[in-house]
Amino acid sequence: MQICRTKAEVREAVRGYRRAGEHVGLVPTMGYLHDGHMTLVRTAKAKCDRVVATIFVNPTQFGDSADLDAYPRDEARDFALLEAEGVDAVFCPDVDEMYHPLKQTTVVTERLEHMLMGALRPDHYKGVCTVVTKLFNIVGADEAFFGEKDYQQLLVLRTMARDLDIPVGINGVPTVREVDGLAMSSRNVRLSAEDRQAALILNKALAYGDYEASDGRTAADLESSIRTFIEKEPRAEIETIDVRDAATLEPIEGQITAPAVILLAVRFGDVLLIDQRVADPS
Ligand SMILES: Nc1ncnc2c1ncn2[C@@H]1O[C@H](COP(=O)(O)OP(=O)(O)OP(=O)(O)O)[C@@H](O)[C@H]1O
Ligand SMILES: CC(C)(CO)[C@@H](O)C(=O)[O-]
Ligand code: BAL
Repeated sequence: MQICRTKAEVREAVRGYRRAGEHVGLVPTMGYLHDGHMTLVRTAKAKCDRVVATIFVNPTQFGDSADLDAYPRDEARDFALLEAEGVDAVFCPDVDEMYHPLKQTTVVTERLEHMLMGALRPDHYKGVCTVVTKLFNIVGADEAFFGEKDYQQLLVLRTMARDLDIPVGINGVPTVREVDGLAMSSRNVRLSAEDRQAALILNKALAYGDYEASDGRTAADLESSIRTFIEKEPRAEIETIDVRDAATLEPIEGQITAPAVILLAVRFGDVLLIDQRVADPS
């Protein structure tokens, strides 16, 4: 596996793949890899001849510098995992390589940017869109792979690629869970043993919400029953619970009649966990 610290190195590697007529897949990550990331890699390998992974903890998508500083990192372990999975190249620039000191251009999806997680983390999606556009431009992949766990991010990036005619296929990959149902996340290592146990309420609440959605409920009513369900867990500090149109993330008027996504953002101690599930009322 080729380790590329600079844009020039990764561009050169991909140029070689393209000369051989190979189809190139991109898996962007912030590192501290787990089986969710490795599933993105395996999905990319199944669809593409070559896979480029990126590891970059992007400062422009963190409003809270404490969250940025606390973000777990282990580059050597990440490289070993990617190599074992047959990744061809990993792009892992530092912040100075990635961003020009006089940068003044950003990418914004106007409507999706400010709703839901965007309201909770102002400028977060601007940071994500800008860095992912840069990764698309630097690597020039045919396909890119993102997790459905970050559901709004996936929709934001699909919308951005569509609106800006970026020639890359955006592939969503279902959420990978621990055996007890907790969605895998790099942030899980920061949970205390008690909070790790308490966080199991999230997947249970999603299963409950999915079941209840098939009963002719309104979104507001469903949000309120899911809230009551999660409130039974005293360690859970609810940030947001939303039931939205799964295709657009717009609010649902009246009864749920089309696929709806249940989006949870819940704090355990100082760790904000997110999880989601699409409920199909039919
Ligand atoms: N459990 C998972 N299943 C499938 N994909 C995942 C999972 N967790 C993360 N991903 C995807 O991996 C990619 C990189 O995510 P990232 O490096 O931020 O990891 P993360 O575990 O989501 O971190 P955190 O939850 O701390 O933000 C994203 O596309 C994300 O949606
Ligand atoms: C897509 C991404 C790698 C951009 O920094 C990040 O938001 C993530 O890990 O989901
Ligand atoms: N996985 C989403 C990236 C973030 O939380 O900043």
